[in-house]
Amino acid sequence: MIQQERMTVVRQREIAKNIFEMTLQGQIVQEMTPGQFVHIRVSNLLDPLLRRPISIANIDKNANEFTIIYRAQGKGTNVLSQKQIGDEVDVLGPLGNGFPVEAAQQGETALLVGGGIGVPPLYELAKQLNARGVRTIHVFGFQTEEVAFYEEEFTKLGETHYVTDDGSKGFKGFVTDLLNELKPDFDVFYSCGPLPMLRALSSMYEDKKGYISLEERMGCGIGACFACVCKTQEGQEKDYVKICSDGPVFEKGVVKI
Ligand SMILES: Cc1cc2nc3c(=O)[nH]c(=O)nc-3n(C[C@H](O)[C@H](O)[C@H](O)COP(=O)(O)OP(=O)(O)OC[C@H]3O[C@@H](n4cnc5c(N)ncnc54)[C@H](O)[C@@H]3O)c2cc1C
Ligand code: FES
Repeated sequence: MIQQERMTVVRQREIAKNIFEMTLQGQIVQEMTPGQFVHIRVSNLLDPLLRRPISIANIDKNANEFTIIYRAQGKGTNVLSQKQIGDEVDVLGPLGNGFPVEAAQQGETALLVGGGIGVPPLYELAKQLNARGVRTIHVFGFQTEEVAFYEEEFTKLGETHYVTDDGSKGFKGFVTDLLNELKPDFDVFYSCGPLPMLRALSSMYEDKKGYISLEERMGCGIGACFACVCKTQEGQEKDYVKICSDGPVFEKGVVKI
């Protein structure tokens, strides 16, 4: 059930250039699943008024804590990056439909492909897949080494490859270039990142089961304002879907990207 809660900041640190990891504590955590997101009101002031959608990166139900990883780039996320331990943040969530962990069975292999700030939701997913006995292969692309994060965390869970545009970390090029070389053997893929990457993956692995998460612009986050409407591919049940409430995760081939 979607709830609104004033959650408490229990940790906040910069983990790469302008990339922050923030952990919040509150009851909403009990309802969270990987691939869902929260909508955060970063300030009690009128400006910035609109909430910011951020993915759930890590869930710790025992401690009632969850973690987000975000890039401080605009007004809202910069205000968020100034929060101190003990501050309260107005959180609406958990929102949307996340990644179907049950799409991968025990003993199978899942390929997780992320680009930039699309990598965070894949962390909780990788944890939950591993807990089900699913092997995970991680392939993540970043612009440069200085904005890359969580290598140690992902490496603990499975085979991990980093790709950068300029070659400052790992393979030089796009994630799809490395995938063409690696030719990984897998049963299902899960991905989150820029649209061109999701598009390329969907056609590259046309014959595979796959799920993509779309991080498009949003308004209300709860299906009421139509700001996030997207056309579907021909032959689908509905002509349009709302990314916030029907997604953000869709099976490959459903949304026109
Ligand atoms: C489902 C979902 C999950 C996301 N998860 C993450 C995450 O885990 N980490 C992360 O860093 N970013 C994530 N984003 C993108 C993040 O929401 C935007 O970068 C952020 O809202 C920009 O706010 P700002 O204050 O920095 O920029 P501003 O320029 O001040 O924002 C102005 C307005 O534009 C909207 N906006 C601007 N860029 C985007 C964008 N790319 N997507 C959606 N709205 C945008 C903001 O919501 C705000 O209303 C996610 C987006 C969606 C839809
Ligand atoms: S953001 Fe309002 S309907 Fe999706």
